[in-house]
Amino acid sequence: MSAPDRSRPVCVLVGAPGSGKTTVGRALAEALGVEFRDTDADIEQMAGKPIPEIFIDEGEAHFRTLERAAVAAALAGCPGVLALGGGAVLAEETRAALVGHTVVHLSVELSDAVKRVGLGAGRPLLAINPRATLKQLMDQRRPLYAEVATATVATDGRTPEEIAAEIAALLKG
Ligand SMILES: Nc1ncnc2c1ncn2[C@@H]1O[C@H](COP(=O)(O)OP(=O)(O)OP(=O)(O)O)[C@@H](O)[C@H]1O
Ligand SMILES: O=C(O)C1=C[C@@H](O)[C@@H](O)[C@H](O)C1
Ligand SMILES: [Mg+2]
Repeated sequence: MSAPDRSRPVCVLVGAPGSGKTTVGRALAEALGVEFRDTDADIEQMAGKPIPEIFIDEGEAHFRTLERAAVAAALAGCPGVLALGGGAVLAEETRAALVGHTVVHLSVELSDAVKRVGLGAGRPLLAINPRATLKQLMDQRRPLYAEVATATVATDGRTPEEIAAEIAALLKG
């Protein structure tokens, strides 16, 4: 059996805000016994402040610049499960960098996504009118998640553990 490649993620998770990338990613990493990394957390560490503060102080464009760099670094240096921010796939550079990786799109319908993000706390783009904004984001991004994904796993009405188990089975082939 060949040794696992320590320089690339075993799985990259993409999907809309509230699809469960962070929650399922943690459960999957634990099930596989590998590290979990989340580019949103990397960006906060890099910037030294929470994401909402980056949006307030420097704006979304600056956040997206930090995000492109965080994704590139994580793709080259995370041997475990990697969760991307919900909007990371907006960058053409990031979509290109994902080619050749195992990328799982966690799909979610609007009704479950709205319930999960609630009033959008900690998610600056959803601070106003979360339901309408989420619908708009999801409509815009659905084709982008599909473009980068090597597999899609539905999350509606399922627990994070069930979803993580399905992904673990997929990864085993
Ligand atoms: N399958 C699920 N069923 C029920 N609740 C879930 C499920 N997955 C995640 N949640 C809950 O939904 C909320 C959002 O989940 P999470 O933060 O993992 O989403 P995300 O995809 O990482 O979002 P973001 O793009 O904003 O980082 C959390 O409160 C989490 O506990
Ligand atoms: O959907 C988005 O554009 C975002 C999702 C979050 O994961 C964070 O990356 C940030 O709040 C932006
Ligand atoms: Mg997350």
